[in-house]
Amino acid sequence: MTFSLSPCSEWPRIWPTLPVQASPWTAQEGDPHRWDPVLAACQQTARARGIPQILSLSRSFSGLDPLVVLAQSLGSNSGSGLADSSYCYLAHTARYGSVRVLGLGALRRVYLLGEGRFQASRAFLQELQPHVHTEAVDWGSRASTPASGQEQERPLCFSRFSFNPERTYGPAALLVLPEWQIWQEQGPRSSVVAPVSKGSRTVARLNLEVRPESDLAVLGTRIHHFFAHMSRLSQHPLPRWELQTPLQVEVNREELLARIDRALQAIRAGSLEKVVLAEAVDLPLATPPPIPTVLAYLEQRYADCSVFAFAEGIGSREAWALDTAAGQGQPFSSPERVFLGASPERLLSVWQGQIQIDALAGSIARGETVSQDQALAQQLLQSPKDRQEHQLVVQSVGEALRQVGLKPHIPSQPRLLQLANIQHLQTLIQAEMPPDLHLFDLLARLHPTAAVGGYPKQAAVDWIEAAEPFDRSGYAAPLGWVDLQGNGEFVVAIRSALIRGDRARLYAGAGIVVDSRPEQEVAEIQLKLQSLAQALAIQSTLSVC
Ligand SMILES: C=C(O[C@@H]1C=C(C(=O)O)C=C[C@H]1O)C(=O)O
Repeated sequence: MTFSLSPCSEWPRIWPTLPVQASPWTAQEGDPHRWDPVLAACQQTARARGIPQILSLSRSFSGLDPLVVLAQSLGSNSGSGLADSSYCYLAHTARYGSVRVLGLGALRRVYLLGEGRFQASRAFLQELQPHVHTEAVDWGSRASTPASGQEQERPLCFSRFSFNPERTYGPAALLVLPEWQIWQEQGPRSSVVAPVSKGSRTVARLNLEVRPESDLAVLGTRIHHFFAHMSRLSQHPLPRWELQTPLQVEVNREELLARIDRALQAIRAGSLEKVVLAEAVDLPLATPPPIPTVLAYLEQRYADCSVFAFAEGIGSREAWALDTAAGQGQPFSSPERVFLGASPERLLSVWQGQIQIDALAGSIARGETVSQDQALAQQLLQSPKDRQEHQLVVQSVGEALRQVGLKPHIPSQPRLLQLANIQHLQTLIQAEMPPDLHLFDLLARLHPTAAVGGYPKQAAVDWIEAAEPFDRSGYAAPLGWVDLQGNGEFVVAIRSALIRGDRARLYAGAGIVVDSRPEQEVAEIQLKLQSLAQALAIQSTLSVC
């Protein structure tokens, strides 16, 4: 994908580039007793405070790929040492600098219900923070204080929300502090099919609970096994794939057209300016898709999107309780239940006091030839209907930021964002983050933006709730990670699918404004869904187990 009218070099890179500093696995690291002093200190704190502490140890590796770690963990039951099979993955590739993060297992996990979910998420982090102790164990010797500002030194919590806090199956929010965290940062553009380039740096992190009564020898051995395992995996190649012919996705045209018509009536009657309609399609798959390979494919095909996956593992009693309460036959925590996708829309990034938000709306197909593509791009940039649809998103984000006293910088014209299958209008909105505001406070204000809800916000959300014949669940909701200081990255989880074994539910939508043409909106939704179906038809050609 290219920014034909707005080169990506103009985009600010908010993540600092790190030098490659990986060391080989040394004999000294092979000694499990080397962890005794740090474990003992942590246990002393646990005893003094009467509460388990979390020790978070990191080490850098060259050539270690997060998707290799994921593929290996999913493919083997032997000796990963993880207590549960949940995982979270978020990769930004070309557009924001390449950062790919994987969390495996759940050392702490919280499910939240209802309207107060963002505040409760903030409270969860604040409660956790004083009990997490970080140690960088790189370069053969231990550095007891992590260098500040190096993001790989930070343990992250992964989080996903439902679109609607009340009317949803499953939790309104889920936060996970993983047991394992793999952070990889690369130079600007890279192919994830090729082996990880020399310029990449990966930091593997182990989060470990140290209780007043823990057996420190057992914990020392676990640490040793983790880093030795990572060292072995850094030699593995990435999954490769073969494209299979996907099933044809069939939307319920008549129902969708009727819904668009009702939306247009509401807009003409003046109760709404914009509403985003979505469709969910259930698709049987030939085989359960190889998730790490699907993610690798999505990263390559949609290099300017954020590729994500969130899988709730087995073993959570809260999840069971929620399932039972919702009257669902299947456990919510079924290991096959994976929510994944490739979203072009970054909802919120907060890094060292800087806020970045993508306003994205207004779409047109890609052309078959260069000249046709350019003609379509011009048509989109000059389309009053798409400009209005886009402007409402910019306006709603601007209003949300001003409501909390921020002064957003908003460019006067949108740019063109060209993805492999579609092109959009896009505006990057920036602001400074005041110290008393938390990322979750902003998410509460922003979600849902007019890109996935509508305008005015509450009227659109109510209209969707009354009209949409399915639960959006995590579709079009915030998904991302946050560190204990409140820096983080969240995307809007659109163009997504919920997979359970060999069944998938695919979600996509389109914004409706007064000049929308119903047939075109249906075609746009169909195109987005078909692209997802293609990704799920991937077959692995190389096993990494
Ligand atoms: C709602 C979705 O996308 C949104 C709708 C768009 C549009 O209608 O032009 C464009 C980008 C997103 O704001 C989706 O892809 O599911």
